[in-house]
Amino acid sequence: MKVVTGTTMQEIDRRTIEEFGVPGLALMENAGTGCVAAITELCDSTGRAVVVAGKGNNGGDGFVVARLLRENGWQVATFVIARKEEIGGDARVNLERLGDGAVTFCSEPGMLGHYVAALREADVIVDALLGTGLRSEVTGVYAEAISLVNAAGPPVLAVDIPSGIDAATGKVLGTAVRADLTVTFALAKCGHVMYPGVTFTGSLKVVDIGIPGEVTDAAPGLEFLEADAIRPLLRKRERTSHKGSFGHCLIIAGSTGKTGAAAMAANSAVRSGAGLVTLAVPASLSPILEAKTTEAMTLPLPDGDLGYLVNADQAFIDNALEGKNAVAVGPGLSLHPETVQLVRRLVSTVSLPLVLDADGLNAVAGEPEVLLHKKSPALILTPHPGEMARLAGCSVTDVERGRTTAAREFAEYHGVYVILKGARTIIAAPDGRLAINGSGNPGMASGGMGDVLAGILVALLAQGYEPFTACRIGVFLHGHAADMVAAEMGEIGMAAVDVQERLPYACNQLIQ
Ligand SMILES: NC(=O)C1=CN([C@@H]2O[C@H](COP(=O)(O)OP(=O)(O)OC[C@H]3O[C@@H](n4cnc5c(N)ncnc54)[C@H](O)[C@@H]3O)[C@@H](O)[C@H]2O)[C@H](O)CC1
Ligand SMILES: [K+]
Repeated sequence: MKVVTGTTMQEIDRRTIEEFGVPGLALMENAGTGCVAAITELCDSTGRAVVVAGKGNNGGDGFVVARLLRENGWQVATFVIARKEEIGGDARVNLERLGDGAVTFCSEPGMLGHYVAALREADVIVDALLGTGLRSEVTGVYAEAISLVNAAGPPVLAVDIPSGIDAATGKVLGTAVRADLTVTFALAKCGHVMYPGVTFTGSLKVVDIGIPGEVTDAAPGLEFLEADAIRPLLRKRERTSHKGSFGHCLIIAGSTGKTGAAAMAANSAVRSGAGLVTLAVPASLSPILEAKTTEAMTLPLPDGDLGYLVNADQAFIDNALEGKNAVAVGPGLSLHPETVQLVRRLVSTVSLPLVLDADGLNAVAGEPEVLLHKKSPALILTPHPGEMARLAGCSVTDVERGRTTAAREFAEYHGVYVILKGARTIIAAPDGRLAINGSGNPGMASGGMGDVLAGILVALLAQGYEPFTACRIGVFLHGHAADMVAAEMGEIGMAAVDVQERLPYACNQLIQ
């Protein structure tokens, strides 16, 4: 599904009202109606509802909810965390429709605290404090209202988005409502599916409020990757297929002490459907890798018996690249200066789809402009936040503060694909396309998971998937396989090889 930022949603609103003549009041009425339908579903009979409203249109939605619930036989108490004169526009119209007597204004600190009993005795609390208009840290009476709502006990329905959650990033701005259910309008927001926002959202319901499809279709957004989004991307196999039909990928990896990374990348490529896999490793380590892999072929590269790749003659590289469809460079490579030089040379000479992972990324981080001279038509980088920070020359905090922006800006500037790993991995294409991955779990926080992903990606590229598709399938499949493992063994002690071995089952579950 497509997810959008709050700013984009407000532009959708504007276009709907100004270009398509749909009154804002109608949108607000439909928004409130959608919330009431969800409340009716949540609570099997009428009862007592408390609406806690802010001064903007999120509050306006809340007033519509209060009026409609009352018309449906509910006892409703509405508390407004603002002064009446602060409320205008469509929200004011609906405040008036509700009638003064039905509303208690609690604009000063401590005032809402006098009504804790009403909050505790409610059958449902409606959070209509802040929506996509949230602009800064929540403090003062709004923060007080949020903590009272969170402490009250009854189920909480958040209007549009839990108050305090940034619709663009999912970050908590100071404090946020923990909702059991969130009813949002027309399109889900990034903040609903990104951490920590997703844990505050509860279950999410997207309701139609009469915004024309051509407006939502035209709006810029990110693709949230779920099984239904990936299923149609996976190609079934022709009965007449043979191993040549599924490409031959080359993985350049490994150094003393890090032979496991090379093996997991190669074995994961096998498990992701590559026709042939060749693993190029430092010659002195080749016997080890011969033992750690079976289906993958190993190719010893000169290492002067050092246990890491040196800046080999181009002839060795050309020979390794011969007949291949895709290349991955990096798992366990090490950062010896000669290896770093080799990686940078590969970036500027390899004209095949190329995955740069782990030490391959760190080799480039010292000189990211080498990416501007890349030869590959499809260069995919797979940084975790620390590697992203080194590549972008900023701090991890900077990266994590705006993951989507960090990935998108780096991808567009350098003309590369960026897979920024983490809870809700971000995928950014050089042309601006963006995706957020919905699979995966904390069991993946262990060594080797990145090597598995690198093997998946290079195998998909070798099979001819276009790069953004390979990124989306690969990242989702990686997390989906890990979810299958977690379902069986839990999230503690899950090993990368467990995920590697579950890849075919995960793929099979999707392709049906
Ligand atoms: N098409 C739609 O999605 C529709 C959405 N609706 C609802 O409208 C809100 C957005 O309304 P808006 O007035 O722009 O802002 P909010 O109500 O979210 O915020 C109110 C107001 O609060 C101020 N504010 C901002 N940050 C803070 C803060 N940290 N602390 C205190 N106050 C803050 C700021 O002045 C805001 O204007 C959307 O979420 C939907 O619920 C329409 O009703 C129907 C169509
Ligand atoms: K809200």
